[in-house]
Amino acid sequence: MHLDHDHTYPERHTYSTPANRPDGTRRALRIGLGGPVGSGKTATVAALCRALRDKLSIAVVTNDIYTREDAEFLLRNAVLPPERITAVETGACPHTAIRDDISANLEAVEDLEDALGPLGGLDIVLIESGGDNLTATFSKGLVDAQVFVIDVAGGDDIPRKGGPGVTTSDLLVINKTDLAPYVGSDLAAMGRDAKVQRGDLPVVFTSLVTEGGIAPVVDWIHSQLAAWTAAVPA
Ligand SMILES: Nc1nc2c(ncn2[C@@H]2O[C@H](COP(=O)(O)OP(=O)(O)OP(=O)(O)O)[C@@H](O)[C@H]2O)c(=O)[nH]1
Repeated sequence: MHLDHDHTYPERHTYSTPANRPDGTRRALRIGLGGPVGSGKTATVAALCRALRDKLSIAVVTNDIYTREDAEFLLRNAVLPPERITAVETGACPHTAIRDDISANLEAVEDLEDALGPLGGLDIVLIESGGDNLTATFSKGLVDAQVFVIDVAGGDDIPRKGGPGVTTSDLLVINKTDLAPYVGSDLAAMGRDAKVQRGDLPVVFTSLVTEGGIAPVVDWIHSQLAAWTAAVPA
C-alpha cells in the first residue's frame, strides 16, 4: 500500500526548493519528465539537448531501476558532454525516487549545479523519471515544472483515462504521432479528451523521428525559462 498521498504527507507535496542557491545566485530551472514505459522520455530528452545545447547550459539526471541505460544512451549519442549527465539507480518503483524519497535525485541535481554552475551558469536541469504508470508525478521539492510524455501507440484512450500525470502535468506531450495511422489512433480525439481533462494546461503533439518534431516542447521550455528568470532575481 502506498502512503504517499497528499492527505497523508502534505509536506511532501507542497515544499518547494528555494530558487536561490546558498551563495545567492539563481539556481537552474528543474524540469521533470515522466510517463509510461517506452513513451519516448529519453528520446525527448535527447532531442531537447540537441535543440537547446548551443544556446543554453543544460544538464540531465536519468532514473533507471537497476541500470544506467538511459544515461548510457544519452552518452552514446553524445547529446551532451559526459560531465553534464548523471544516472540515479532508483532500486525501486520509479515514482518513489521522484516523489517520496527524492534525496538521491536532489543530490544529483545539486552536484551538477555545484560542478557546472558555481556562478549560477547552469540554465536547466532535465530530470527523467523511469517509466511508470499514469499516477507518477514529481515532488515539488524536486522540480519546478513537469512534463508528462505519453504516446499514440499506448492507446488513444489514455488521455480519457486521466490520472495525475495526464490531468496535472505542466505540459502533456502526445508523442509518436507518425505511428497513428499504423495503430489506428485518433489524434483529434486524444486532443479533445486531453483538453477535457486539463482545461487550459497545454498539450502538444510530437513525432521525434521527424526533423524538427521536438519544436513545440522547445518553445514551451523557452517560455518556462523566461518566466523563471523574470520571477527570480539573478
Ligand atoms: N516511431 C517513433 N518512435 C519513437 C518516437 N519517440 C521515441 N520512439 C522510439 O520508442 C522507443 C522508446 O523510446 P524511449 O525514448 O527509450 O522511451 P522511454 O519513455 O525513455 O522508455 P523507458 O525509459 O524505458 O520508460 C525507442 O525505440 C525510440 O526510438 C517517435 O516519435 N516515433
